[in-house]
Amino acid sequence: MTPSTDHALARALAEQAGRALLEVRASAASTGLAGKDLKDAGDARAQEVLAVLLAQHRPGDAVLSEEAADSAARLSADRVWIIDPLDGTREFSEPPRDDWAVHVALWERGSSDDGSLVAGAVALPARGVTYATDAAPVVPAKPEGPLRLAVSRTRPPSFVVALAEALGAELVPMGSAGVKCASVWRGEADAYVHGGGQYEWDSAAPVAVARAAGLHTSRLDGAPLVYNRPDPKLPDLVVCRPDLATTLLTAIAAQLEQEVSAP
Ligand SMILES: Nc1ncnc2c1ncn2[C@@H]1O[C@H](COP(=O)(O)O)[C@@H](OP(=O)(O)O)[C@H]1O
Ligand SMILES: [Mg+2]
Repeated sequence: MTPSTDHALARALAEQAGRALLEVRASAASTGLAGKDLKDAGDARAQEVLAVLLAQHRPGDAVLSEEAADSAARLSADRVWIIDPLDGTREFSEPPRDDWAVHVALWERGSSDDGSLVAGAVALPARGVTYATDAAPVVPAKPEGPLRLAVSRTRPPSFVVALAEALGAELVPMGSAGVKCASVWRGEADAYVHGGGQYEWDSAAPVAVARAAGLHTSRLDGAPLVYNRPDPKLPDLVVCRPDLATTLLTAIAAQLEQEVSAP
């Protein structure tokens, strides 16, 4: 059965790739597949599932995937699926870690703008949950206590320790951009701050869901996140509670300023 909307299709695709990834992990446990081989097996299997389903359900749409050759055709296409078949590949290869995700987003060209993300889904298969733009998450109220900043556990931005100090915040390291965005809409962190490198597929689906949930999303300097650019590098982002955005962006600007002026 074909899902009736792009939102529902994004959700179904992310869930199906997630099930395939759980199977890869389960069979790895019995075959001894580990490390880079397990990462490669996961990337390849999830890419295969998503490619087959997109070709079946949306044959006219273009695709930008971390795991497939890029094509200039997407730059003139009206609709482009931006997918990360396995985000948090490192954590996927470290069972029983559960901080990895499947990202499926749809970018659509507007009649008068640069285009925007119009649907998205983030599956967290090892946690048995999928978030999508068809049922935007409801962000709980911030609990008492210091701000919590979700950051990469392996490649946090250079300035985050100083940023946390300046804000009196705690750092919450975890894998996967999708999982970190989910930690914000689940109320487990107040912001996700990243800098130093990333690609459109790392953030497109999480940003689509975060926006649907009413969260602030931008580059570190507050500029908008723009997708389906010729160069898919999109090296930094901030996702946070909307009432925190001005404070956080001001504090980040101060840190970046210090980095620039440091000898
Ligand atoms: N400095 C950097 N350069 C390039 N990609 C980066 C990066 N830091 C994080 N990423 C990518 O962003 C995703 C989330 O990273 P992290 O878990 O460290 O927060 C990962 O995607 P993949 O797992 O799809 O490769 C990772 O490769
Ligand atoms: Mg990724």
